[in-house]
Amino acid sequence: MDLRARNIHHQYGETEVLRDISLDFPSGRIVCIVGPSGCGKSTLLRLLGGLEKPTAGEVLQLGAPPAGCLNPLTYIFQDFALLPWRTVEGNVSLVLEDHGLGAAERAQIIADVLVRTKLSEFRAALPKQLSGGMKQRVAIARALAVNPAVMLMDEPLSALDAQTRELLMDDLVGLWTRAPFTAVYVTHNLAEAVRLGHQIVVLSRRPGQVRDVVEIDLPLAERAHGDAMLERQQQHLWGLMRDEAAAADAELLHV
Ligand SMILES: Nc1ncnc2c1ncn2[C@@H]1O[C@H](COP(=O)(O)OP(=O)(O)OP(=O)(O)O)[C@@H](O)[C@H]1O
Repeated sequence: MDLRARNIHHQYGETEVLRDISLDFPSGRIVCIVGPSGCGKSTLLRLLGGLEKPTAGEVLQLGAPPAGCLNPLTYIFQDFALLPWRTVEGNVSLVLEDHGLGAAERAQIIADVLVRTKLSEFRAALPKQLSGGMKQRVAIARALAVNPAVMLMDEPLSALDAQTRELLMDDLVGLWTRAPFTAVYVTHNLAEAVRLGHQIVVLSRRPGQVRDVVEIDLPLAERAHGDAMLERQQQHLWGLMRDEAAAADAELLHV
C-alpha cells in the first residue's frame, strides 16, 4: 500500500503550519522528513496516520495493506511508549489482542518479531531492566508484529546516545534489508536521514512547504558510517536547511 498526501494545508487557529504538501510514500521505501524546528514534521506525520484531519487536502491510501496486516498505519515514538508493568513479550502481545488470533498464532508472531529485533532472550524482562536502545527495539518489535503497511516514525532515535543510535540504525538497515518495510521517518538528524532514507523530503520553516526531495540511490546495506557520498548528501541537505533553520531560530527568540 502506498500513501499519498495531496495538497495538504493545516492550521491551528490562526497559525498556518503546513502549506500545499503533495508527496508520495511508496511501498517498500523509507522516506525521511527533515526541516527546521516547528516546521510541521510531526503534524504531517499525524495527518498521514489519520490522528488528525488536515484543514484542507487529503491523505490517500493506495492499494491494499499487506496480507496479515492488523494495523495499516503504525506509529513508533521517540519515548518508546511501553507499558512499564508488562514484560517485553507482554508489550508486543498487547497489540495482537482483540484481533481474533489464536494463542498459537500470537505466540508465533511474537517469537518471530523478537528474533528479528534480537530480543528473544529478553522476552521476560520488564522495560525498567532494559537500556534505551533495547526499549526502542521493543517498540519496533511491537510495530512489526502488526505487519503494518506503513510505519510512521517520529524521531525514533533522538532519545538515545550517539553509539546506541548507530547500533539501532544498523538494526533498522538489517531489518529493512531482510524484509523491506515502508516508513515515513521524521528526524532532526541529517546523518540519520542519509543513512536510512531512500528519499529525503526537506521542509521549509513554518508554514512547512516542500523545499526539495532528495533521492539517495545507494542501497541501505551499502551505506557505511562516514561514506564520502553520504557526507556530501548531508552537506547538501544542510545547505538547503541552514538559512531556514537560522530564521526559524530567530523567530523563536521573538515569540
Ligand atoms: N495540537 C496543536 N495545537 C496548536 N498548535 C500546535 C499543535 N501541534 C503543533 N502545534 C504547532 O504547530 C507547529 C508545528 O509543530 P510540529 O510539532 O508539527 O513541528 P516539528 O517540525 O515536528 O517540530 P520539532 O522539530 O520542534 O519537533 C508548531 O508551531 C507547534 O507549536
